[in-house]
Amino acid sequence: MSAKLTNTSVSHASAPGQPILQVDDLKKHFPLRGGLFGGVTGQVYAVDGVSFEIAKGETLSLVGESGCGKSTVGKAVLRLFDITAGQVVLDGTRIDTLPASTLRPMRRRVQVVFQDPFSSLNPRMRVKDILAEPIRNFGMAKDSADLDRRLAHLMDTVRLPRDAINRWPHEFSGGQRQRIGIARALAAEPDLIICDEAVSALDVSVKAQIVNLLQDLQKELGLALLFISHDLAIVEHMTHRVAVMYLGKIVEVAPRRSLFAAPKHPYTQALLSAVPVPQPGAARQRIILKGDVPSPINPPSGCRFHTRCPYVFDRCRVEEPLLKPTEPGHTAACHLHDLPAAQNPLSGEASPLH
Ligand SMILES: Nc1ncnc2c1ncn2[C@@H]1O[C@H](COP(=O)(O)OP(=O)(O)OP(=O)(O)O)[C@@H](O)[C@H]1O
Repeated sequence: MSAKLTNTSVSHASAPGQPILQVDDLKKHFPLRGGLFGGVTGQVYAVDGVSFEIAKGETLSLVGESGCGKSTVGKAVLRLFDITAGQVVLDGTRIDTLPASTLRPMRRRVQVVFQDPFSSLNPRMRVKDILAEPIRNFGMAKDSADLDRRLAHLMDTVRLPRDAINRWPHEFSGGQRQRIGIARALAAEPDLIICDEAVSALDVSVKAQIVNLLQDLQKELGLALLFISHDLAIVEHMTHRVAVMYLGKIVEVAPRRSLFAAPKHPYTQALLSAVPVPQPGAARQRIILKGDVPSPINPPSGCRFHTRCPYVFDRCRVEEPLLKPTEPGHTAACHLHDLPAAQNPLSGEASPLH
């Protein structure tokens, strides 16, 4: 599919290899109701022109502060609501326009792991029934012996003891519950799993175990992951590429190493500046952004980040920057990159580490 030329997507955030998911100029605006008669008084521009691709077997992390639209992108891909504009294409099939009656195969192929394993597992169902539900719903098992074989295999896959399958969710720790959540997602044999803050609620050591499990599963099963997270320290260790969102837009996309070594958007720089550096003695220069994230009901003109950007100049206030390549595979939406290198504070080859 060719990338449409839109104000925010000069090029797609291209994934190497065959894409399993293509999102093209996605918009989701929620009506804002108020007044005496509860009429529509405005719009929440939650996602406002987002384009990206995920290759088969790839992890793309979607990062940004709370409220920037990450979960809304995930929900749009899951078809949990109708989108306002744009396209969502799964393995060559446009899914945002599919009638509800024909959504079933797509629902099997895209699964989700939510943040909170305590509330996302039905406390009144044994693990066995939680895992059997998607297998039955999607008609995956030939007979009851096949169902049992699949259940045992799922427990092995997420490294839980097989005999735990008859237990209830409350009998497990947070990390174990998240393993059950992952097993439930895997039961449908998906091509893509959306992990929406899937490790955010877990303790640090458990986080690392679940991230390692996801990475192992990705290699073993060739899964693609859309990893939604506000935690860049986690993302740094597990992703192939990163897309940074700010106020409903993607402002930068890059391979992991390139993004963490040399971010090309001032917002990404600020986010990274708060991430601890593993090397002893090294530190990133802390950048404290002024003010709060503006409201998505009335986003700033021009570049949405201009009200908080330390490098703002006149053009930023009136003209929206396009997402353009700064080097192979790395794109950023920032007018600074149109300036001569000597005037661009982000052009240096130097790492932000000092
Ligand atoms: N159903 C809804 N109706 C109205 N506004 C909504 C709805 N869902 C989300 N929003 C708004 O859309 C914006 C983006 O929300 P979203 O949950 O996608 O952000 P996020 O980056 O995932 O943040 P968080 O991690 O806090 O969930 C927010 O301003 C949110 O309040």
